[in-house]
Amino acid sequence: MGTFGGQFEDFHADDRRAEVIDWLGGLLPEFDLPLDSSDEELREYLIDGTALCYTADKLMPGVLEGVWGGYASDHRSNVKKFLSVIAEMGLPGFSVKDLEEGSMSSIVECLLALRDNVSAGLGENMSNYAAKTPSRPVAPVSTPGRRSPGEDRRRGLWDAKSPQRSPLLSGQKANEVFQFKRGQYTDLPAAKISEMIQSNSLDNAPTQSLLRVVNGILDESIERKRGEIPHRVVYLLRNVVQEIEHRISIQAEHIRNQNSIIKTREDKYRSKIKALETLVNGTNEENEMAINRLELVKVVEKSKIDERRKIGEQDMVRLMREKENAENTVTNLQQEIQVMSRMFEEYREQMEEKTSQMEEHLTLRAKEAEFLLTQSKKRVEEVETASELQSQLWSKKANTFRSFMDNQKLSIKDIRISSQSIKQEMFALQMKWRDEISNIGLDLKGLVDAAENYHGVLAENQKLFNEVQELKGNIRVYCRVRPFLPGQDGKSTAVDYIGENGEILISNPSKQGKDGYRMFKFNKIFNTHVSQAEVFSDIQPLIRSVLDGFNVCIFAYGQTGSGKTYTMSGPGKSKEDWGVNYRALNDLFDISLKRRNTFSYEVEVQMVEIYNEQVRDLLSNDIAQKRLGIWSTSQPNGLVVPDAS
Ligand SMILES: Nc1ncnc2c1ncn2[C@@H]1O[C@H](COP(=O)(O)OP(=O)(O)OP(=O)(O)O)[C@@H](O)[C@H]1O
Repeated sequence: MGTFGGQFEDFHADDRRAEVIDWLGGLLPEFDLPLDSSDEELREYLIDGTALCYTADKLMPGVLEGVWGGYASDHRSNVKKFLSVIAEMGLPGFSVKDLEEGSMSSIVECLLALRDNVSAGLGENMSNYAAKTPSRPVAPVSTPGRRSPGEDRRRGLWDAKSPQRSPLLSGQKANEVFQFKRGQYTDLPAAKISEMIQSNSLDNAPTQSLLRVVNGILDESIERKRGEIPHRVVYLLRNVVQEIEHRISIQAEHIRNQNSIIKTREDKYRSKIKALETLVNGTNEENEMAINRLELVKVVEKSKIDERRKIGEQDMVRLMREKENAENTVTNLQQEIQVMSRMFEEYREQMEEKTSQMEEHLTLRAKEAEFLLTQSKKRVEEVETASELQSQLWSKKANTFRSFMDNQKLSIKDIRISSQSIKQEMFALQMKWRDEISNIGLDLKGLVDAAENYHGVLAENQKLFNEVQELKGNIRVYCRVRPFLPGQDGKSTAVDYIGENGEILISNPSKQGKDGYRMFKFNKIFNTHVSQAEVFSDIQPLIRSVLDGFNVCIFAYGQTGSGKTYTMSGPGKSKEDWGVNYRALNDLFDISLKRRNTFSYEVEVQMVEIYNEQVRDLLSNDIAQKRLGIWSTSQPNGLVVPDAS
């Protein structure tokens, strides 16, 4: 399938060929090739060179004069003659070989260049060429007078065979006729003018020359002002003008023909362009699809190739590694083999050495064994002798043992009898123990009964205990005397005497006589040396009565620094320093722990301070605590601080 450019070139070549065929058809009567003839058909027509020579001769009569004495039978020499004319005109030629078997485009272009050259010059060049070559006698034609433009076209631009053209005035002479200077036309003799008119010099003259003639005659007539032009000059003028008109009409006809050809070609081109556009559109779509498919295939193939390449590379790397490993393994194995063989050699040598040593050793051992064998034989003999003696000894011993056994059997009999008596004794003991155990059971039962009555007894005890407390007094007042603090003068004590039954005599140095002493009586006086534990031991029974449902209140009273905090809380955290509060709680927890199988107690503690008639919660972390109130309840002795922690 050719390209668009190739197709266009083909169309162009066809058109150019058709142009040549059309032109030759108009120029040569025997040329009857159809316009759509092929290169080969045109080649066949032109190959003998005669058509080419006829064309040149028709366009430029006499141009082949001198070099062309008639159409040669040798086609190559005809073609060469034509080519020599073309070369002389300076037009592009062609090679004979091209005409014989090569491309026809150079021949077509040569002929079209000849046509264009001739049309542009309207015969000027041709006349020049014709003038350079001697005129050739031509055969007369049957049709005399002026030709019609159509006839001219069919017969060629210039009919060299016209009877009116004198061969005498052709060429150099005709040229001379149109080279007069100004003022010469009116003075031309009549004979000269008629010779000019009758000859073919008008036909052969270039159009420029003809126009110069007309202008010259008109200028001369204007210069003379009389307007009188000789009749013969007028005749010449009319002929010249006729010739010019004739040429113009030929040109017009030629242009019309060219136009119609161009229009036909244009239509043809348009249809061809449409066909090509359709073809191109179809091709474009197909091309697009094909390109897309190709791209897809390219991508897939590329990815496959990449994948295969990658796998190949990985295989290569793996194989290289395996190869390296294998080589390493082989090297290792070779080294191991070498080491092993070395070791084996050493081992073999050692073994050989050991074998020889062993052989020696075995020889020695064999000798020793032989020696020992003889020795042992001797020993066996000795042992046999000794064993005989031993067996005799054993038989003696066996007899002794038998007698011993008999004695033993007798003893066992005695033991059996004594064990019988022991058994009887054991039985009697068992009976005795059984009685005792049953007695213990009875005792235990009594104990269980006593335990069952324990709570009752306990309650009775408590009742009695509380009664004792009550007898001691529901309100008891103790006095504790604080020792002097470091730095205080111990001699200035006011305590004069402390009695056994709670009496204390206080002296007042500011008063004299009887008023200087005062006796106070308490339930008990604790002197300065009395410990915290001793103070608590007197309070403890009161606290325990709480567990039996009694309300107890213990408080310390005294002036500042007299030892209230010391007595109630204690000076430190050690157990000895504990005051009444700690000891009371500790005692309550101890008792509740001991009685946990019997009773369950709940202990709650509140700690408040009453200072300046304000109650403060000592267990609260809240600094800005609200004011606490002391409330009396309906319960006996009930005073509570409900908002305290
Ligand atoms: N029995 C005692 N033995 C030794 N030192 C004591 C004794 N009683 C009190 N003190 C000491 O006396 C000082 C005053 O005691 P404490 O602070 O208990 O007095 P207070 O009555 O609570 O005073 P306040 O009313 O100002 O709080 C403390 O240094 C304390 O250690």
